[in-house]
Order: sequence, then C-alpha cells, then structure tokens
Amino acid sequence: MYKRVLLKLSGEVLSGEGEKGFNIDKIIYLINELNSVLEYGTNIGIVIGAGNLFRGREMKELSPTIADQIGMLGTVINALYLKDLFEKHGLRTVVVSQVTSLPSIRPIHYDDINLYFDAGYLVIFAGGTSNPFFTTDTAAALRAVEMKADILIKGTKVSGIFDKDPKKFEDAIKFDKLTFDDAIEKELKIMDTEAFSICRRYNMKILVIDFFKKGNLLRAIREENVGTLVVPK
Ligand SMILES: Nc1ncnc2c1ncn2[C@@H]1O[C@H](COP(=O)(O)OP(=O)(O)O)[C@@H](O)[C@H]1O
Ligand SMILES: O=c1ccn([C@@H]2O[C@H](COP(=O)(O)OP(=O)(O)O)[C@@H](O)[C@H]2O)c(=O)[nH]1
Repeated sequence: MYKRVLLKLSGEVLSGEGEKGFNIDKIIYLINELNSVLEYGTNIGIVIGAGNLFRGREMKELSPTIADQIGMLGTVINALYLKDLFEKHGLRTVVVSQVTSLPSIRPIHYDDINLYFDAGYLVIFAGGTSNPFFTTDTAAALRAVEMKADILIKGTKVSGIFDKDPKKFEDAIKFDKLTFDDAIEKELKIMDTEAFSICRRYNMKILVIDFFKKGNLLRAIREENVGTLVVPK
C-alpha cells in the first residue's frame, strides 16, 4: 500500500469530460474517492489542472505567455473551489502555491508540507510550475519528487497508457507496464516528455488510471492491478 501519493487530476475531473466549469456531482464523487483512501492514513498531495476553465493552447486569440498565466490562475481557482468543498465535507485541506498571495493560500515550504501531512491535511498544489509553456503534468512530476511521494498517480479519463490515443483510435492497445525510456521514445502523449523525464531522473513511478471508474483510486493505492505503471526499468 502506498503511504504518500501525489495525485494529478485534470481540470475535467471537476466538470465532467468535455465540459467546462464545475459539476457538484463530480466533486462529491471526488470527495468520496479521496475519503476511501484517507481512511488508510495515506498522505495525499493533489496537483489540479485547469482544463475545465482555461487551457493556454485553446486561447489562440492571446499571446501564449498571457494565455498560460491565465491557465495557471485557473488552477488556483480550482484549488480554492476544492478546498472549500472538501472542508465542508470534513476533509481538512491546505492550498499551497508560489504564484499568488491570497488569504487562503500558503507559500510552499518543505518543512510545513510534512507538518500538514502529519496533521492529516490534504495538500493541494496550485499554480502549476509557475512558468508559462509548461503543464500541470510537469508540475505534478516536480511536486511528487519534492514531497517525496511513493508514486505519482495521474487520474484521467482513459484507463491507462495505450500505443496510441484511445480517444482517437478504437484499435489502440493498452500497456500494463512501461519503462520511462519506452514512454519517451514511443512519444505516448498521455503526459508530456518533461514530466516523464523528471520522473525518470528521480525514479518517481507513475501510474495512469481512469479516475471516473469508482474505486480505482483505492485500488491504485492498494497496489492492485489497475491502469498502466511506468517504472525505471
Ligand atoms: N498513448 C496514449 N495513451 C493514453 N491516452 C493518450 C495517449 N495519447 C494521448 N492520449 C490522450 O491524453 C489525454 C490525457 O488526459 P488528461 O491529461 O487528463 O487530459 P487533457 O490533456 O485533455 O487535459 C487522454 O484524454 C487521452 O485521450
Ligand atoms: O506549469 C504550468 C501549468 C499550467 N499552465 C497553464 O495552465 C493550463 C492548465 O493546465 P493543464 O492544461 O495542465 O490542465 P489539465 O489539462 O490537466 O486540466 C495549461 O493549459 C497552461 O496554459 C502553465 O502555463 N504552466
């Protein structure tokens, strides 16, 4: 069983696939999935995306650097939205970020992160990497290494990593296990190369799971056979 996990969630986990904004039913689902895991005392850090609000690459009318800053602010909006609903449902949560100074957001301090986990808090890392031209997958890789996670779990809308995008190709074949070298060489676009490369450098395993399948997060944390695992060798 994993004891400390960085969970990367795409913004669409908050809205539903292909939707924008927030869907309270999806957030209640997320809370239930997290609760089932927190019962076991697993420490959970969350990196949240912003695909339900803004993706830099979709705002073609804007300069890329501005569009990406708006995207990063979207992750801050999602983090605050989640913090409030998590707490209303009994999940103690702290939001940390380097990109904004707001009364409900704390700066990232490594010593404090351990204290938050020891006190039973969920930690949401908002604001991506703080740099345009990156994604929240790369932020997830960095935060996983920084918080000394056992594994980075990417909760997404596909059941794992395939030889090609399963949303576009019906005959795509799923891998149960892959090495980082394979994932990078085969250009499997489930995560960006930067994220794979950081995880390869620091031996941070990645597990990609279908977050919309009930119970999958707990299965993943219990190290049951679910999704696709990416390992050093
Ligand atoms: N080789 C692949 N295996 C699995 N999914 C892939 C692959 N290539 C591309 N994808 C796509 O990558 C997406 C990654 O999901 P996610 O990061 O959660 O969403 P998004 O990038 O749309 O915000 C999936 O929806 C899937 O369709
Ligand atoms: O380090 C980062 C992380 C995110 N973003 C911006 O924030 C948006 C939302 O993040 P992402 O696309 O990773 O969200 P997801 O698809 O996972 O919901 C991106 O499109 C980028 O515009 C960025 O510029 N730098």
